[in-house]
Amino acid sequence: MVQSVLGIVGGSGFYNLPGLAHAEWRHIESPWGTPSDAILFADIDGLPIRFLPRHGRGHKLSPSDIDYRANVDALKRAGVTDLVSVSACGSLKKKYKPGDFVLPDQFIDRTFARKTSFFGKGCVAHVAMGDPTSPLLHKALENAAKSEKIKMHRGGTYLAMEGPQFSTRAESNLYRSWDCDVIGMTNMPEAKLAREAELCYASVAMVTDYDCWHDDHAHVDVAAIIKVMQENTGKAQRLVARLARDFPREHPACPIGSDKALEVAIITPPEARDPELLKKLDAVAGRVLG
Ligand SMILES: CSC[C@H]1O[C@H](OP(=O)(O)O)[C@H](O)[C@@H]1O
Ligand SMILES: Nc1ncnc2[nH]cnc12
Repeated sequence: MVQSVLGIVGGSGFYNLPGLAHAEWRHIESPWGTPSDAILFADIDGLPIRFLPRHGRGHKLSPSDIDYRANVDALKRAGVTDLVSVSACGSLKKKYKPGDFVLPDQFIDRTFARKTSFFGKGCVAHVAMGDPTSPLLHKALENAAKSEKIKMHRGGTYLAMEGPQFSTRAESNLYRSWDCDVIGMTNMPEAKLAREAELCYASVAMVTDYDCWHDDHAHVDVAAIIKVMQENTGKAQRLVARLARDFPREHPACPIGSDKALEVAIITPPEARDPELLKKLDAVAGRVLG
C-alpha cells in the first residue's frame, strides 16, 4: 500500500497554511535547481501535507523565474503522491465571475521561456498528456467545495501564458476564440512536470478578474487581483483543509495511470542512458529506473 501525501502549491496571495499540526518549514535540495521556498511539512487529521508557495513567501519570483522542475522534484522528494495547485486566474468567459473557483481539465501551453521536461539528452521520455488532470482529485475537490459551500465549475481549459505582462486585448480575444475558459501564467509546465514525476495533478483556478476583453469591466490590474485574492485565500484554505480531512489515507491507483506514467514513456534503452542524467532523475523516475 502507498500512503497518500497531499502536496499543495500555493499561488499568488496563498503563501501559508495556518493552523496545521506538526508544522515545520524544511529546505529540500534538488539537483534541478532551487525550489521557490522551503516546504511546509505538516498534517491534517493524520494526513501528511506538503505546502510550497509557488512564488516564495514575499512573492519574490515572477512566473518566468520559478524553477518548476526544482519545485516538482522537491515535492516528489518530500513524498508527495497527489499535487493540488491553487492559482489566481483571469476569466475568459462571462459565466466565470471573480470569486468563482474553476477546476480546469485541459491546458494550452503558450509559455516559451521555461524548462519543460526532466528528460532529454541521455534519457528521452514522452509522457501522455491527453488527460492532464486527475479525475479522483477533481471528485475530491468538488466534494470538498460542496461541503464548504464554495462555488466551483468542473472542467475547462486553462491558457498558460508567459507573462509577466498581462495579455493584449487581441490575445485575450484570440484565446476566447479558442474556447479557453481561464488564463494564468503558471500551470504550465507545472502540469507536464507533475505527470513526468508520476504525480496525480489538479489545479484550482480562482478567478480574480475578466482580463481585458470584457466591455463592462476595467482591465486587469494587480491591485484588483489582490483584493479578490484576499477574499479568496480564506476560501482556498478552507477548501484545502476539508480536502485533506476527507482524503483517502491510502493513495488510490489513478484511473488514468498518472502514477505510472513513465512505464510506457522512456524510449532510450538502458545501455544508451547518460548516468549523470539518471542520477538527477533519482526522485522523479527512481520507481522505473531502479
Ligand atoms: C498576481 S497576478 C498574476 C500572477 O498570478 C497568478 O499566479 P499563480 O498561478 O501562482 O496564482 C498568475 O498565473 C500570475 O503568475
Ligand atoms: N488576467 C490574467 N492573466 C494572466 N494571469 C492572471 N492571473 C490572474 N489574472 C490573470
